[in-house]
Amino acid sequence: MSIFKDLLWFFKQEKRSYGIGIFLLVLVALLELIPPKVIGMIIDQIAKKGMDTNKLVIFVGIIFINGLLLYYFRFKWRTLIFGSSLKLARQLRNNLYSHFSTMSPSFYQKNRIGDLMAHATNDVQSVRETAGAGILTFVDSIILGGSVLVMMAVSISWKLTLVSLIPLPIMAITTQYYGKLLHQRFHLAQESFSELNNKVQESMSGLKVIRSFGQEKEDIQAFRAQSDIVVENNMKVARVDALFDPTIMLVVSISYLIAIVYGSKLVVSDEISIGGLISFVTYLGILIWPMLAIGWLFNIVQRGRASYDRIRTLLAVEPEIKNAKGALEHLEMGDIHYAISSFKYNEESNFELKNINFTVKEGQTIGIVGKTGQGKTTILKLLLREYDTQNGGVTIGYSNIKDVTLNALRNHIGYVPQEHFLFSTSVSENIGFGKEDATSEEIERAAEIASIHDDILGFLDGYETVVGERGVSLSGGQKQRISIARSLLVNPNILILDDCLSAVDAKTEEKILRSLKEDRVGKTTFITSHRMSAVMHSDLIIVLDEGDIIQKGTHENLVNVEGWYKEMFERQQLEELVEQGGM
Ligand SMILES: Nc1ncnc2c1ncn2[C@@H]1O[C@H](COP(=O)(O)OP(=O)(O)OP(=O)(O)O)[C@@H](O)[C@H]1O
Repeated sequence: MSIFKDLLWFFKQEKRSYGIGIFLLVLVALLELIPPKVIGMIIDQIAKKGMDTNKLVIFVGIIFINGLLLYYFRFKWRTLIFGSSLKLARQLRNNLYSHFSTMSPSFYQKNRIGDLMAHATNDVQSVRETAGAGILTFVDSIILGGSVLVMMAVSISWKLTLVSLIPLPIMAITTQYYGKLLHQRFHLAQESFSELNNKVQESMSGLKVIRSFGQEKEDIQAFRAQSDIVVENNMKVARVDALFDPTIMLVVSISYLIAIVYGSKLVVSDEISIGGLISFVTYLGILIWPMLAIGWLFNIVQRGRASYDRIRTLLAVEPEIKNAKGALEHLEMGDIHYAISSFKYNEESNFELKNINFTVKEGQTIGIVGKTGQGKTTILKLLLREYDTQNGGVTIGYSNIKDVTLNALRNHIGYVPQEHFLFSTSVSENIGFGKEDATSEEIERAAEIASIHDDILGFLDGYETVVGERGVSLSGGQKQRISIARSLLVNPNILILDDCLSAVDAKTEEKILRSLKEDRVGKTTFITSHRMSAVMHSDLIIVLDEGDIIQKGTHENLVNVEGWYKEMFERQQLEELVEQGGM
């Protein structure tokens, strides 16, 4: 029951609804005690031949009014308690979502999206049930069950009550055992559901790859296998679930039997009246629900416990990158200075950046080149503070980037990643994403600089064309250019183009770079690329090899010395010539 203690913060927050709701639940429990008593009195009056019309009208009137009150109070507590539990679900979902959005990339390497979605749906649902049906079963099993027992013992016969309830401990022991079993099985069922979610998420996003490799059949089979595991695990839960009610009914039936046999003996020996025995048996009937409620309560609480623990564990994960204490809200732009003696993603990582020292003056363009996997993107991730450096750091103007808030830092940066992402909305909304009040002229201008304006005009609905799964399919190069336009629109002080021109042809690349140069006068730009043509006009070029800067300088410097840059530049020029010659 510790889950109720853990949810106390919520019950306090919703104290009015829960206070009135529980009060009404108690009232309902007490009102439910009246009809059996009245029925017993009617029977006794009939047995004594003392019943007349007046008395009958009064008895029936009491039962009728009681019924109406029960009707209204039951409706009211349901809306109050179940209604509040929906608010808990909303709050947990919102907390999870906000928390997920503050997490660093490493969190998403450890946790899969499907898993996280399962937490935000199934687990939240189980906790909601605890705050709704859990409270109902808790109050009903204690208040209704307790008051029926008191009524049976005090107003009819404590002897008959004690004897009839002999089978109760059997129920307590078995339901507790079932509860434990349920906890384990429920955990497994939730895990397999998470796996299924992961499978769906991965297959849907990798559908093109699956199709191109002709793996649809295998994928469907893998899905079915996982789906079978989910069913199997849920069947195991259902089997334990299904044991609760029959066990309770069996116990109650034995109680009935004892009550009738022993109760008849008490009637014969005149210790209780015949009306008393009938009231007693009716009370036993009412007792079925509180007993079922105890079973349910165990069940709901076990699920709620497991789910709430999982949600809490997730919420307790601290973002690896967060604002330092007293971090400044404002960052003054200036030169960007890298002074990193070493950086590793983690202890196990073989890759290491070493002695990364260079300065980009405000307004300059820097090109970072090198073979694949040499650390180009890593250098950019450190500027964005996706990861923090352990030895050395990056300063902008006079501030170390760790001394300002993440917001203050990232507000200066426009990042076009290698893996571009477009939302399933219109082209214009995709470009305008970072600037709420962007005018259509501004959007079009950004698109022109990114050399995508003409393509967009060729789409069926122009700038209103919906892209993504529900809309038009774009080429890799078009997506890249829309991503570039999105970043250009916010006119950031620092623009990062992370190998994002790889899917456009050399001519378009040249056009984009020329427009960029005009547009970004006085602003800093980072360009990483495999193509020397993308960086040759930069003010500074660095060449990376296995995390080390092996060459540094301008294009003119670098093409005049023997080295990787010169070799690659000449080779790529030759390739271009061959391509043009071949056309
Ligand atoms: N999150 C990460 N955790 C651990 N290692 C990583 C992580 N991201 C990248 N690496 C490793 O760091 C090295 C440098 O990667 P990085 O992406 O910086 O290279 P790159 O030069 O940008 O390559 P490419 O040109 O292919 O984009 C690679 O060996 C890569 O495997």
